[in-house]
Amino acid sequence: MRSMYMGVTVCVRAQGTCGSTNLLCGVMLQRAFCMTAAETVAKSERSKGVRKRGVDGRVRRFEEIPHTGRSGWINLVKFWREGRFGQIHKHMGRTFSALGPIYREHVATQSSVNIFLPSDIGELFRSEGLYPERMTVQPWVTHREIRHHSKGVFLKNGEEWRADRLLLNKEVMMNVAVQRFLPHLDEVARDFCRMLQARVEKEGRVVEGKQSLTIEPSPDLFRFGLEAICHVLYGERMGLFSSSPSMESQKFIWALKQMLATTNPLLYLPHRLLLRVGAPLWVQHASAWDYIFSHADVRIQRGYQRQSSSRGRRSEAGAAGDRHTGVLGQLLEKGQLSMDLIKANMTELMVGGVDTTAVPLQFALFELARNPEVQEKVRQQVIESWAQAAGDLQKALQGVPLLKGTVKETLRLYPVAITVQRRPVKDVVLQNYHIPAGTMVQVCLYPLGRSAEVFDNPERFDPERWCSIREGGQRPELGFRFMAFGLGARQCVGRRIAENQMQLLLMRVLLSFHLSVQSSEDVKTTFAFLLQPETPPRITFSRI
Ligand code: HEM
Repeated sequence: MRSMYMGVTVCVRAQGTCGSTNLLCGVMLQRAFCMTAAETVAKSERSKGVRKRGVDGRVRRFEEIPHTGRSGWINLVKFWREGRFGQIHKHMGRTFSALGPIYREHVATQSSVNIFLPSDIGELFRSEGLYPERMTVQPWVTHREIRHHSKGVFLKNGEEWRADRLLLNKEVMMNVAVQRFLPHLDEVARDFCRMLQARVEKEGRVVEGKQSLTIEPSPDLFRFGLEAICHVLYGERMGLFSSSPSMESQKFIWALKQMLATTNPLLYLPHRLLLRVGAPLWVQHASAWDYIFSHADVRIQRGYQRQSSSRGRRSEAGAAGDRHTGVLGQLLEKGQLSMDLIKANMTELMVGGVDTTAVPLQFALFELARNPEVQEKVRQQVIESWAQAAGDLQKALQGVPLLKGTVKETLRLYPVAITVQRRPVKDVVLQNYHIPAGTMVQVCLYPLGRSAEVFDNPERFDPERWCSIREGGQRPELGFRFMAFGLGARQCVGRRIAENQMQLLLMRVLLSFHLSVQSSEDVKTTFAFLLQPETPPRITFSRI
């Protein structure tokens, strides 16, 4: 069932091309300027996707934007009672269906204007200014303050942010950096596949003539994420694919999960008060961060010592050392960031670099598994490109637009960060409402990715939609449709690492295994600071 309301069609469930049609969409609702909850809308104004000017042709006032209830605290109680925090991505979809393509929401102390249409996204990003500003994750800032740690690019703003960011871009975003880390990512992807092959051989059984194993790949993918990011950032292998991975790494993965899970409630609660009274929620959050920082500290100290000793050797021998020292080595070598700032930024890169790739990889494997025709098409392209590239990784990746489309399609349906936020630096008009400079505006990625106004057959997992090879199927005039990494100067600084890491892993997996699932039912999703499966999907890996 798909709900059409006011020209806004937002499907809040996806299905594969072979799955049953259980699309759950928003509710048909009536006119309303104000509502107390998305599901209980009384009235709303009928309009098309783009709101028309008011009757007198004027731009409407900010206060006239439909909203979900004036009291932030009443809304907080409702969110809590109805378990909406874990389903906030779907709540957004339902609210757009109910109120139209723009609404205001006030929960506890957080207020935002929410949008999802590409035309509005374009308008917003044209007003982000030289120092784009996101919503601040206040509990993280408080942790830095009480422990006297510096902030990295994720938490900084203004000129300070830009200075760090330009230096980091050189090490992780630019082409020369990509060329540097690509072989290291591939080495980890190859080892992951070898580990999986060995497991399939040992624990699997023959099904339809192929050695097969059905597993939940989630824990292995988290290990892959950590192994890959450590190799890129620190030039260190962690040995996570061995039969006895270190406790330290397992604990790091656990600390990341704990930190992310406790962030969500702390965003809405008075966390400074919780800190003062030593509430368990705050204690868990802070101790998870402490572990994450100490993990980074050990690696940075080691990297620093390695760098110093190799500098000594180099000056003795007069030769350049060619050992891979990772992003850390590059930053230390250049010496443009202080040790404190290196530590802050390396820690943030580590935090940004594990779950964000491990989770979409689960979804990507699941979607490929439940869409066998898509899987086969992507595999054929991978086989051809791999053969032609003759070991040149960059060439191999350039020849697989369908694989790139697979990653984009996965992030369209399962955007790991469900919103991108900006405070415009000048007044803007969105949907004919006046938005004053400095207002927090959120682009809601889950409703965007599942909107029939923006994507043809949004429920279909269709990597080809992103490829120029199939012309006419999409509407090229619509920019601002792929927003999973944000946009502009402040977009995800780990984007190149993440894209290449995911593409290389999928490439290696498709070359070695057929993927299948027993049930093509949708995977239920939950939001705990990142969008993730409620229960990690089980996938059958069959040797090719
Ligand atoms: C599929 C994987 C990933 C997704 C979908 C993702 C998504 C995002 C998004 C939406 C933002 C906010 C961008 C904006 O405001 O415009 C962001 C920022 C950031 N991401 Fe990622 N990310 C991913 C992987 C990574 C990785 C692998 C790293 C580290 C290596 C990383 C580190 C960061 C950092 C440090 C920022 C803050 C950048 C700044 O404010 O300048 N992310 N990411």
